[in-house]
This record gives sequence, C-alpha cells and structure tokens, in this order.
Amino acid sequence: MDLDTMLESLHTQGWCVWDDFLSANEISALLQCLPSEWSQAGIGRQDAHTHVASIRSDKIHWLKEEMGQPVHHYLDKMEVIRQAANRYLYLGLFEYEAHFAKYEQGDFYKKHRDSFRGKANRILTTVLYLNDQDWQETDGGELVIYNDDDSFLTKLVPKGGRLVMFLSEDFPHEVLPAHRPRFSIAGWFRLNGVSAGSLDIAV
Ligand SMILES: O=C(O)CCC(=O)C(=O)O
Ligand SMILES: [Fe+2]
Repeated sequence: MDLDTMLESLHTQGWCVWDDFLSANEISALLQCLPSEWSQAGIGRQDAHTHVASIRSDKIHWLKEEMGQPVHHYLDKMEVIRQAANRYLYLGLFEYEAHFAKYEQGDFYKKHRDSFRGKANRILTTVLYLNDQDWQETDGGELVIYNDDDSFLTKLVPKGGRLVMFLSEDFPHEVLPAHRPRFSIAGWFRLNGVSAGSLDIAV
C-alpha cells in the first residue's frame, strides 16, 4: 500500500487497510510514549459518560504533540494523509484528533458509528495498531466492519503497524473482546465544525 493506492481505495470503497504503515521500530518508539494515566472512554462529545460501560470498556488518553518525537512523527504522517485526502478526494478535512486506546483482557467496544449523517463532523476514521506483528484471531480484539446496511464487511486482526481507515459515517464497526492487552491510536479527521453558530474545535 502507498498513498496513491490508499486514496484509490478510499475513493472506490470508502475504506482501506495499510499494513506496515509504521515499522516495528516506529511502533516500539510510540509504545514508549504511552501515558501512565488513562481515562475511561466516553461516547459522543457531549456525553455525560453515562451507560458507557455496557458499550465500551477501553481506556484512552488524547494525543498531544508534546508527548514526544514518535507522536510528533505520527502526527506528521497523518498531516500528509490529510492534505492528500483534501487534494484528491476533496474531503475538506480541517484537523485531526486522536487518542491512545488501551483494551485490557476482556475489553470491547460494541457496534457503533463514529459519526452520524447530518452531524458530519468526524469524516475519516483512522486506527493504527501498536501490538505485536503476530497477533492471532485467537487473541480476540478484532475490528469487525459492517456495511452501511449492517451486513458484514470484514474482520481485521489488530496487528502492529496496521493502519485501518474508513469514512466515519458509512461503516458501523465493533471491537470484539480482547484476550490480551491491545493498544492502538484511534483518530478522526474532522471538518471545521461550525455548528449552530458555535465553533467546535478539538483542543
Ligand atoms: O480499535 C479499533 O479497532 C476501533 C476503535 C473504535 O472504533 C473507536 O475508538 O471508535
Ligand atoms: Fe469507532
């Protein structure tokens, strides 16, 4: 996979898988940047963090440039993707927000969409896996992606260096319970969220 193939896949099918997007060395450098403190993940931006536990049990920590050179390097690569997606797919992506996610044994994220039609804000979802290369199906934690009509599309093991991207509105997806600790960076390219006259920009 390269940038052109990625753009072509996003254009024709709305999703793509880029294996070895980062090398094993780049992944271990990112793992050195993992935070020591994690927050229980929420659902939705305005959500009061209620009823969350039945839907997702992962823990997250938002990425910041200051977290170190490997994070900086990752965000630089995402910036290249943002500009390419805007230039060739006219997606109008304005910014990128991303968090580390930690799924401990048994953790899951039930089927959901990352964005809802009409509230277009998150446009393009990215998930980069920070696990070993040899993650097996028996280790659980697969990402299952569905079509817009909820029919099964594909099931992907979260092996290290793999980058998955899909249009946030169009693909319901879920994370099956992990049988061993599972680390990732989940991110979203967003529009400049001017809604109801108020600016909604990730900080
Ligand atoms: O970790 C994954 O494979 C997907 C995570 C996800 O769906 C999310 O954070 O919204
Ligand atoms: Fe998601």
